Amino acid sequence: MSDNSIELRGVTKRFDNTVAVDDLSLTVKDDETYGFLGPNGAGKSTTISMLLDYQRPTEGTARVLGQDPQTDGAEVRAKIGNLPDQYSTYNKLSARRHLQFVIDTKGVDDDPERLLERVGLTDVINEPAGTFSQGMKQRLALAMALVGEPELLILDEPFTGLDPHGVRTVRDIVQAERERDTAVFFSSHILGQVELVCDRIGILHNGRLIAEGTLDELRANIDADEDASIEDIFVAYTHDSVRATTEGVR
Ligand SMILES: Nc1ncnc2c1ncn2[C@@H]1O[C@H](COP(=O)(O)OP(=O)(O)OP(=O)(O)O)[C@@H](O)[C@H]1O
Repeated sequence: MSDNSIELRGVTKRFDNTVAVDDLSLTVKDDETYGFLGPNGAGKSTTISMLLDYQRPTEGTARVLGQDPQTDGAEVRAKIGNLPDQYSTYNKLSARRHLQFVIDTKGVDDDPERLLERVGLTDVINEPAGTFSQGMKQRLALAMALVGEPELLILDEPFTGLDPHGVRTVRDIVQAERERDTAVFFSSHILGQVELVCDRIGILHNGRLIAEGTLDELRANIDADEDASIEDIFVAYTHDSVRATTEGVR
């Protein structure tokens, strides 16, 4: 059994003339919370879609929970909780029915009410999702990701669209999952939250991993002040990726 939840080796993904992900190698340990950052268009969602075998690498290999998503995709996805970027709900179906669908698909016996309680949606358990606000849909999608006590949570922009209560709820859930030794891999532009929950951070820019480490390591690599914020660090790395790459700041 591998000690790593995610192992990417030399992964490249091309779309016609666009190199969305460029020779990406990255490891996430099985008890680690890893923040995957990068400017718009950096390649984060494309990377996540390859972990789930929704898209396939042009080159390189991915292993997730010790398995190859290309050959064992269904098995791998059954062990993962995934919050996709911009989840679309089925407008006529209730929150309960959404959860029951995932519970049945995964073949587990979780209680929908308990899951909705975790994301603060028990009051609307029988309401159709079409009546939900964007933030409520996001909470529902997160509850769906938690079905079956996944070994790995992959969250694409989990904080987006949430009010401060929702942001805190997501953060509490990430922390609770971490205490359960679940690996968490998430992308986010909400850097303050990343700083609060992540063990390590990777910064992707133009498809390349230009920096990786703890926040202190990222600060040290660019000789940033001790009190430099995560936003300062992110901007310093990504405003000029060529410099960061050639100076070997990883
Ligand atoms: N299906 C596709 N066909 C062509 N190009 C694509 C496709 N999917 C993504 N791309 C391109 O790949 C690059 C990476 O996109 P991706 O969505 O992975 O970035 P991202 O880091 O998730 O961005 P954001 O933070 O804006 O969500 C972009 O240049 C995008 O236009």
